[in-house]
Order: sequence, then structure tokens, then C-alpha cells
Amino acid sequence: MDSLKIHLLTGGYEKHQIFHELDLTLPKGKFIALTGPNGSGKSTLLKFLYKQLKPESGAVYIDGQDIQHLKQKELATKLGFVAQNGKLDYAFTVHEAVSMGRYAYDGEDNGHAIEAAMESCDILHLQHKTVTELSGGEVQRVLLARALSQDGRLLLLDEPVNHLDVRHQRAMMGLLTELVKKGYTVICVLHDMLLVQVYSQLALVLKEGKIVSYGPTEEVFTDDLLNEVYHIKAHQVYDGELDRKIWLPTW
Ligand SMILES: Nc1ncnc2c1ncn2[C@@H]1O[C@H](COP(=O)(O)OP(=O)(O)OP(=O)(O)O)[C@@H](O)[C@H]1O
Repeated sequence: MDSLKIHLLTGGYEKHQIFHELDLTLPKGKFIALTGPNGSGKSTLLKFLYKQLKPESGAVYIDGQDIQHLKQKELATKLGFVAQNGKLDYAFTVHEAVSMGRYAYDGEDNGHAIEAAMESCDILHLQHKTVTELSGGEVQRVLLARALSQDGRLLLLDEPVNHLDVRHQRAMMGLLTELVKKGYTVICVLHDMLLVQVYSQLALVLKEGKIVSYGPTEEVFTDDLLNEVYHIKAHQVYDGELDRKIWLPTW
């Protein structure tokens, strides 16, 4: 079944239309990378998906429902969003920060949602710490846990591994992969073409608000595409651990 349908979506900002009749269907239960150059519309597309922006025309459907007809709280039970460079500025504890994901349920925990989310993100041991005392990688995990505690099955993440070191990048991407195995749909803005190729099953490449390519990641990435989108030369190398070839920029 489809998770998300974007139907002839036109819109953007007051003086800057980004999308014109964008039409796209994203399936359930996949790790979908959203990539493309700076300013191509990736974050803007996410804003339409979580209803921060309203289309001039066209619509976004989740499980067949037009999200404009859903109250914000209803939408929050279906999808969680982790913002780019998300911050936790106030001196809440980690437990309190994750609990905020339950606002759609008027704070009710459903028995275990908060703890389960903290366990998935490996932050149970941090739960009594103040969020302002956390490292960047820990904050990212708290933000993901807050989104998970909303109990939706669709996760939207805008560059979740920005500022993370390689080990934390791997941990975050590994966690997202595990969530996909459990039935979540992950739509994740990523710049790093290596991470896109290693972790995503489907890749959507945007340029100037248009879809340049969309499909299984190994089919989307080609030297022609990388040249067209980023104006770079690329070559393939075989990775013995992955047992497949991946594209690297030619320096
Ligand atoms: N609030 C805004 N008002 C007007 N224009 C905006 C606003 N936010 C973004 N834009 C413009 O919309 C276009 C798409 O921006 P968007 O942030 O979606 O790109 P992106 O692909 O996420 O970029 P990046 O990779 O740099 O994060 C850009 O030209 C940007 O300048």
C-alpha cells in the first residue's frame, strides 16, 4: 500500500513558487532518500508533507486521506518529523522532551510509548539528564525518540546526520534501517551520496523543484545523473562488505 501520495502539487512561498504540479507516490515500509543540490526544494517538500505549507493547488494524501482535512493532532499520530539542525533549548529532562511527542494524545503515554521510543534510540540512560547538557548526537537521538513517541509509522527527517561523527552517523542510519524493518516508512533528506547509496532503498532526486529521478537507489545513481544534477564526474568502486558497487565523486 502507498504511504504518501502527492497529487499535482503546486506551491511554495509567497513570492517563490517551488513546485509545479508535482506528482509522486511513495510506498509504505521503505527507506526513501530525498536528495539533490542546495535549494532544490527538499525541505520545502517536507513542509508540505507535515502541513507547514499549504498547496496552492493539488494535495497530499496519507493513507488515502487529504492531510488538509486532518487536524494537526491527527496528523501527529500518523507522522513524526525531525527538523534540520533541531535544537532543544529549554532545560527539560530527556524524558520530558520525549514526552512532548505525546501531545496529540493529550500526554497519555499508552503504557509504554515514551519508554519504547527512548529504548529504540538508546537514550534510556540519559532520561534524567537535562537536554542542554547533551552532545549534538544525543540531541539528534532525543529528537528522533520524540518523533517515535508520536506512534505514527511515517518518519520525515531533514538531514538527521548533519553534525554527527561517523560512528553516530552509522548509529542513526542503522536505527532508521531497523525501524524500516519494523514497518516504518522513512523519508530522509540526505546530502551524502554514500549514505544514500548504502542505506536507502528508493531515492528521489530533486533539482529546482522538479523530480530528476526517482526509483530504486541503485538504478537512480548513474554517472549521467551525477553529472546532470551536481556537475561532477563520478566513478564506481566495488565495496566488498556491501558486495556491490557504489558511486564516488572523482576528485
Ligand atoms: N521561508 C522561505 N521563504 C521564501 N523562500 C524560501 C523559504 N525557505 C526556502 N526558500 C527558498 O526555496 C528554495 C528551496 O529551498 P529548500 O530549503 O526547500 O531547499 P533544500 O533543497 O532543502 O536546500 P538545502 O540542501 O540547502 O537544505 C530555495 O530557493 C530557498 O531559497
